Amino acid sequence: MKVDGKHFRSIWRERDGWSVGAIDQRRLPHEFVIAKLTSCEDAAVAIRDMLVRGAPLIGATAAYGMALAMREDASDSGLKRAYDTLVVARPTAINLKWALDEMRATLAPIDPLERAEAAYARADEIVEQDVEINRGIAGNGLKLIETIAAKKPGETINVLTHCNAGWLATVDWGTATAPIYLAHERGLKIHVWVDETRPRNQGASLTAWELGHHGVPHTVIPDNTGGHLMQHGMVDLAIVGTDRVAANGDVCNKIGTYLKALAAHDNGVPFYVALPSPTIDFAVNDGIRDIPIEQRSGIEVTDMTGRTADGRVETVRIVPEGSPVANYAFDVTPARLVTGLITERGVLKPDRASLAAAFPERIAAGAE
Ligand SMILES: CSC[C@H]1O[C@H](OP(=O)(O)O)[C@H](O)[C@@H]1O
Repeated sequence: MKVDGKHFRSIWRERDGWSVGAIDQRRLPHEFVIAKLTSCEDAAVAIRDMLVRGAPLIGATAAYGMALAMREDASDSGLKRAYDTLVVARPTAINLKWALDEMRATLAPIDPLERAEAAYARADEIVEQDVEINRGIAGNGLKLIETIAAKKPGETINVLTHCNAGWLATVDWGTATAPIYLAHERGLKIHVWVDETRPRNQGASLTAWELGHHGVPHTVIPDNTGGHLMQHGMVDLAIVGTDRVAANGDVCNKIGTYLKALAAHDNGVPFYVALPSPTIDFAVNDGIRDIPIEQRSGIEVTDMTGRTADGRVETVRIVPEGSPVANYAFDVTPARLVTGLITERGVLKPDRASLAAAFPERIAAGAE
């Protein structure tokens, strides 16, 4: 989407035809820095250290990581080494394994001499597919926003979102933000309540940054505010992203999503989850029991980074030395709290039958 009027994607193949450019999301919102990935290891570290993050973007980065790997060593052992290096970079977003399985299915059967070119071609396809899918999510989500707008003509539609499921979490458009961007571009009066999303503050640092640069009205709120807003009729609907949807419709997303879903359910606020079909995992039948929840370094809880009054970017400690911390990066919202799943093929009920009917091809993948 736009950054100071110029269109950007979150990741791209550079003009040299082989290296990969990506926005270093660890530096936002204070610095706009472009990173250059030139090896499979660079791609793995970028995912692990969250230079890039967001389920679809993690998948796209892994796809280019495989292409970078094939430049280095296109042998069968090189292919296996690249897959094994990338697949463990982060455990929760299923898009990582989905992308790597897609790349391996393309590369394993062909001559190693052809693998590098084929890898870049398939990675480019995955990138373009993500953009097209998100455009589909935008259109299907827009219908929900328009339905609400028709009931309150002339008034602003207030959407709450958690973490960053914006264009920075994908290649472009985002998932949860895709309907928001489209509604804004169609002239609907829309405003976004942006959960700051502790501890990494993807909402405050990334969602607010991208909405602001695209001109979408928004307000950053502490994570604990959403329930109050919902109690007072200040939220028309919630739209969040997801890192993995189980076959039973359970939704894994950034920590804190479950609490927002509970507040929405208690106040009759529609709670939607936007996702591209690669995020569906038919191999998991019970999300709460079986989706692996990443635990990240406690430093993300004890320390905060920001800009000082004189413009320096500094990191400070906010937790007493010696106080233990826990940093669960995701939680799982049970399907019963989800109003609907906004996908590229329509808005679905959060259940196996609806997911299977819309995406039969994902069932086969889940059975592998
Ligand atoms: C469109 S997927 C976005 C999803 O990914 C985020 O996690 P992280 O920033 O740790 O990669 C968060 O769960 C978002 O909802």
